[in-house]
Amino acid sequence: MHGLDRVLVVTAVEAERAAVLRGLGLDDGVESGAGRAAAGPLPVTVVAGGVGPAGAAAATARALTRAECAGRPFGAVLSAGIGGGFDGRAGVADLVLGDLSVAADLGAQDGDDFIDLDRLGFGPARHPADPLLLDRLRAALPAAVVGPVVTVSTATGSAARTGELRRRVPDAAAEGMEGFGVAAAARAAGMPFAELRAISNPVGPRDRAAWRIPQALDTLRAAFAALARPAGQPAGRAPVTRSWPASSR
Ligand SMILES: O=C(O)c1cccc(C(=O)CC[C@H]2O[C@@H](n3cnc4c(=O)[nH]cnc43)[C@H](O)[C@@H]2O)c1
Repeated sequence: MHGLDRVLVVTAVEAERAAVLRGLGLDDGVESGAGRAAAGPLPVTVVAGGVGPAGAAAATARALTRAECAGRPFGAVLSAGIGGGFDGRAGVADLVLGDLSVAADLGAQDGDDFIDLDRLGFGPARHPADPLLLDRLRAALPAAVVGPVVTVSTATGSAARTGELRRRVPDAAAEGMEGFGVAAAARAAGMPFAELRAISNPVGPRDRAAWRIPQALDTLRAAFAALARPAGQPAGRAPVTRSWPASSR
């Protein structure tokens, strides 16, 4: 069925990439030149493209183009990593499945008013997740919080900024720095896209001591383990080795 024969997963950093690979039960892979890529028994490639939307978009576009030139195009793209959670929507170690990836600080400031790409006429500022891909991810990850994920170039570190983002995207569940970039590259290539964020910290005043990166990485690992498991199979059994997400077949 459309989109899920070969999946490109784009993380920001190596620790996230390693967590995804652990979840999928894949061995570490080979140098790809655009971050490190892994291809194993599952039709999945995992690339660490760097922090921020520009690096993420560049790494995604490169991986998609290389695959297309090799005659093995991807069928779907996932942006995956740790992220901040908005109070009341997602807490530390929760998993957020983005139904919308929003460029929340890309635009123009006019006094107190933020004008996003859509209002400037340079849109889109929001990339919705592919509905079929989202359905499959929801089915495999029933505990995930589903909602918009905002992409920012500067991680939020104050109550005032948190309030601004809430006004821009009232139902935002999570904040990250790559999703919109990955989404833009996927959309340019006509690929189904979705975003997953494992929550490492609350969005709010900067409190580095409150970040729980190991827990978030374990949430990320568990999410990809669930995606690799056939529908109905409980955790703890051997991962499937033929298709991914397993629930799609
Ligand atoms: O503030 C620091 O000292 C600091 C140290 C290490 C890393 C950071 C980051 O901002 C990591 C950004 C990285 O992680 C994702 N992420 C995680 N939490 C958030 C967040 O609350 N807001 C935005 N991005 C977040 C992000 O996608 C990057 O890949 C800071």
